[in-house]
Amino acid sequence: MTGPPPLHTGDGTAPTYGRLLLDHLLAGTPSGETPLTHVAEIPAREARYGDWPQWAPDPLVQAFRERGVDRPWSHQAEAAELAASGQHVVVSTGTASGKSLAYQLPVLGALAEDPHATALYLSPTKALGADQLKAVTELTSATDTLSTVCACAYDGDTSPEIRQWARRHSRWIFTNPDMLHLSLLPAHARWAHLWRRLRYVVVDECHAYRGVFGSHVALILRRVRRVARRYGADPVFVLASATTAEPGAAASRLIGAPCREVTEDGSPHGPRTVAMWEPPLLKDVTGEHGAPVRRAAGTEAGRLLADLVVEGARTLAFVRSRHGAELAAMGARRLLTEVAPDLVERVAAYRAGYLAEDRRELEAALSEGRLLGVASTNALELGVDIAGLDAVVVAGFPGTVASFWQQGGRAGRRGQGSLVVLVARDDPLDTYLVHHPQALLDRPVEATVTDPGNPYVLGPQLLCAASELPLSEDEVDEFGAREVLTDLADQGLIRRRPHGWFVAPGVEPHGDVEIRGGIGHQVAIVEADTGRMLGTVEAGRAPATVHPGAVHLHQGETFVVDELHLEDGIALVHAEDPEWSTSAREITDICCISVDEMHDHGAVTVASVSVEVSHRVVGYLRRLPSGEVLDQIILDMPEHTLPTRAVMYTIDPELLDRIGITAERVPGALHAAEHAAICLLPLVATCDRWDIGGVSTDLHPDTGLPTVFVYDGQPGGAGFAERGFHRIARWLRATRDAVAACECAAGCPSCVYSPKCGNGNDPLDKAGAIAVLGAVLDAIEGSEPA
Ligand SMILES: Nc1ncnc2c1ncn2[C@@H]1O[C@H](COP(=O)(O)OP(=O)(O)OP(=O)(O)O)[C@@H](O)[C@H]1O
Repeated sequence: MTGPPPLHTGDGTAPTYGRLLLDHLLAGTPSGETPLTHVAEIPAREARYGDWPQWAPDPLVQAFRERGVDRPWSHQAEAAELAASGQHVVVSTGTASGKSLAYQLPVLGALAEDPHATALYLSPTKALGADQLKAVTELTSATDTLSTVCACAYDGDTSPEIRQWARRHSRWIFTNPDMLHLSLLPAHARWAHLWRRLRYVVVDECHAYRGVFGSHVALILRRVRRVARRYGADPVFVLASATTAEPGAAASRLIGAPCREVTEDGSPHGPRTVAMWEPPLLKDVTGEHGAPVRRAAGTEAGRLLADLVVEGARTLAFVRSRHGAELAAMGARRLLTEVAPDLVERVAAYRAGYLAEDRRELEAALSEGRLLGVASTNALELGVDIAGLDAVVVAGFPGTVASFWQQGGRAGRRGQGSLVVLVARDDPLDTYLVHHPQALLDRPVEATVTDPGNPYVLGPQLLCAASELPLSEDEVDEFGAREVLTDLADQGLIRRRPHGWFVAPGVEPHGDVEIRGGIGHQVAIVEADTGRMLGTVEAGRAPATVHPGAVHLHQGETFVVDELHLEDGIALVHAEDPEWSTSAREITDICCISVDEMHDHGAVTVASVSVEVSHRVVGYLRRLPSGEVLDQIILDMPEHTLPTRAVMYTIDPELLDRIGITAERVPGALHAAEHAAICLLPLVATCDRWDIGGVSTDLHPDTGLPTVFVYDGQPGGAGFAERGFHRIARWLRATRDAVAACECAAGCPSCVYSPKCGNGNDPLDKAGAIAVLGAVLDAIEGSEPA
């Protein structure tokens, strides 16, 4: 073992508590293993305060004081003042930095000042909305002037009686984009009291609105502004976001109006030690084509959890799946049985769905110290109020830098030192991050990507808007929907009348728009025994994700698909938790429809293109958690076509020849470069690798050249590929570095193997990929420095 990196301390004298915990983990590491790739110390930060605004009613200030808030932190005061002056504002600061107060203050101030004023609160999950409602109700019931606020939840679980009561009496409705879309907007006349005096719209955790879901929400918020306007109101939007790059620009895109940003975090935190951890390669296990595999991140997290619990550190481990969370907790308990049997009962897995009671019990058990260690799925990520932890283990990069900090930010009781460990999964992006920690630690968090102009989102949303209130010509332009409107009119769905655009009789668009499920025809996933509907998947993705035999994860629970009926839009499943996961094998073809933007770099061309991707699923692989492939099963599924957007590059064959990539190596080199690029795209666009796909070929019929495409997996595109096009140099440089840094000889899941490869990871040429990516970068950077 090479020994830990040099000791850093928070104050220059004694090691911080986080560093002591890390040293303890290193001491428990089996000899011969060197998992620690980097350690960073984030120094403590002192609190910076603002003043209570002049306009804040005394009883409200008093209520905050009674809850331990003597003075607002600077960012809270700044955001509240901006909102109260009528400006839309987004507050984008760290986990547990008191973003709630930043919106509670102006909203409750306005509701106290005007007894008829109303407000809306939106959250991406019901659980978060319930927590926030509870906090607001505590404040209003402690303040006489706010007793008429009657804050109330309005979501799928609200009973008809409460709904009726809420419509009449509540001045602050806590809801979500789904209910806005399906109920408050289409039935706006029944909510006239809310719309008429709507002063504020709070959009909590707004970074969660990304990709196609984000595009839907962006258009729903435009519909909100439009309906409010019709009732004479012009609400101010207050948005809360995890730290992201350009939060003001993202928030402005989301609400469709200029939005100020507040990013200087005035809340205090103790010194934090952040460690990057890479589990070792396993000696006796190999994966596809005999490639080496690493110890699973969940298993490693279990060991770290046990070690931290032995030290008395309150620890939360985030694991990607429920199965993984259970394995991690079980692993920790097994280790504790040997070394500290009295601690076994103080480690648990968090396995429930999203029930508020379960979360509260867990919060209480952890904060009271009854539990010392919990392994949880990401279900706990959003909004849970556990801030008193000593250590957080993040098993597998959670997909975005924002999520990583949201999870890691849970560590640190006010003022005390804490430890955050990122355990890499066997995957190129994780491998890259633990070897290039500056990409995670020093870079601003990625910007949230939404594309409200996607015609597949805009069309149905425009119909919804028109059915709520006829559209004026100005509004059509405001939505940027001239072209889409013409299409809808051609299809007879919308008609021009003297007073604007009206939907055709009989058109009821709302129910057909799946704001979370994506676009177009949906397949319902139903548990056959109970009839319980688990969710939906887009028809286009169904053959690859819910084919017979597919293992389907739903909120951490595992099911196996028995039947898929595409015409009827239904997939039948049963609860079963086999030890393997499945991944479809498919044949993919891509065809360029138009070139939207192109950069010529001599032997290399890069373009943003509209494409049509056709898929046919031909079978699937069953794979053990270790990465080992059990077998391949043949399927015969119909072909499906996806119109979408892609980023592509072509390379002159002469250049390939010059860098030593002979003709027979080209397919493997491009294929490997494509796989790795897909995994690294989340570094420049807030997407998951499952949101995107790729195709590579040594001779594409549309370009006549060796070509690599990376495309958005949603009809019409989601903005991810486009971001890749605009950041191509940074993206491909990270891709090349990730592949080059991997210690395997000829490719493995940490660099060029993909768990969802339609071609069974064949052919793949790792060295070829490094050479190709290098040549492409030289060409791009030679003619246009990044
Ligand atoms: N000015 C303040 N002074 C002292 N404590 C505060 C102040 N503002 C908020 N708090 C406390 O900080 C904690 C975190 O607040 P809150 O949950 O609003 O943070 P958040 O930024 O919304 O968290 P998340 O990142 O989970 O969304 C709460 O317990 C709250 O009472």
